[in-house]
Amino acid sequence: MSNCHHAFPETQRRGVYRAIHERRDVRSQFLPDPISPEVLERLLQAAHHAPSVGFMQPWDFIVIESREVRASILALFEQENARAAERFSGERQDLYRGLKLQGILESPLNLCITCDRRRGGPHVLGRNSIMDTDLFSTCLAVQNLWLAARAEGVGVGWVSILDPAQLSQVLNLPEHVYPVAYLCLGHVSEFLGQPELEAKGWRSRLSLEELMHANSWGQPFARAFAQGK
Ligand SMILES: Cc1cc2c(cc1C)N(C[C@H](O)[C@H](O)[C@H](O)COP(=O)(O)O)c1[nH]c(=O)[nH]c(=O)c1N2
Repeated sequence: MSNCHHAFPETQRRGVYRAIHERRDVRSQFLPDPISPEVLERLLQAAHHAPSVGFMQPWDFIVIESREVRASILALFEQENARAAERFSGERQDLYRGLKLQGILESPLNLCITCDRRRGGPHVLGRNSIMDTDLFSTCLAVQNLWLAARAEGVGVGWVSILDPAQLSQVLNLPEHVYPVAYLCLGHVSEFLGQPELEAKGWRSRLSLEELMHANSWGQPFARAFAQGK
């Protein structure tokens, strides 16, 4: 029971944490069933309610259903993925080549969330020192959509093994619009209990304790906390 009267009721709080902990990056479990327009609208509204620097709302949503366009993007992925595999060697390369890293055609819908770097004019409140805050804002829209999708039972997979210039060309993006996230969306046969990369032995979750620092970099938080610093 929370002692803060602004907190959500217990069951709703659990729902928020459940979406966070059970959200997955989906590549292998997509079903072909379409996403209803109502669900898609709710997901896009969730994305559109993300925080943004100076309330810039720099995002646009390109909904891609065309199999032809998706096939073009898959070709871009294949090209980049072959190059990516070359960065690893030996067993690691074999493992990499065995990973499924996109569900572009298996998912019924692809979505590109872009960032219009000119939106709001040349002076956006809060975007004077760190110019990439527009990109950061767009990532938050992605995360909002990803969490809402989990609550709706819809899987999302982020495909970043794409050359942004080539992707922009296929999607006909103007020069000032950057393709932040290329996403695959669809209903799923299951949500895995852990990241697929972890299940396949690529990498495990780090422990939170190792990542917490007290006051400055390198001062382990747990020890400093125990010593009352
Ligand atoms: C910016 C960015 C870019 C990518 C990803 C994520 C993010 C945040 N992820 C998904 C990533 O592998 C996944 O989030 C982690 O492995 C953790 O798994 P869960 O998301 O918790 O299931 C991802 N996955 C994939 O199969 N192909 C890809 O190209 C990418 N690219």
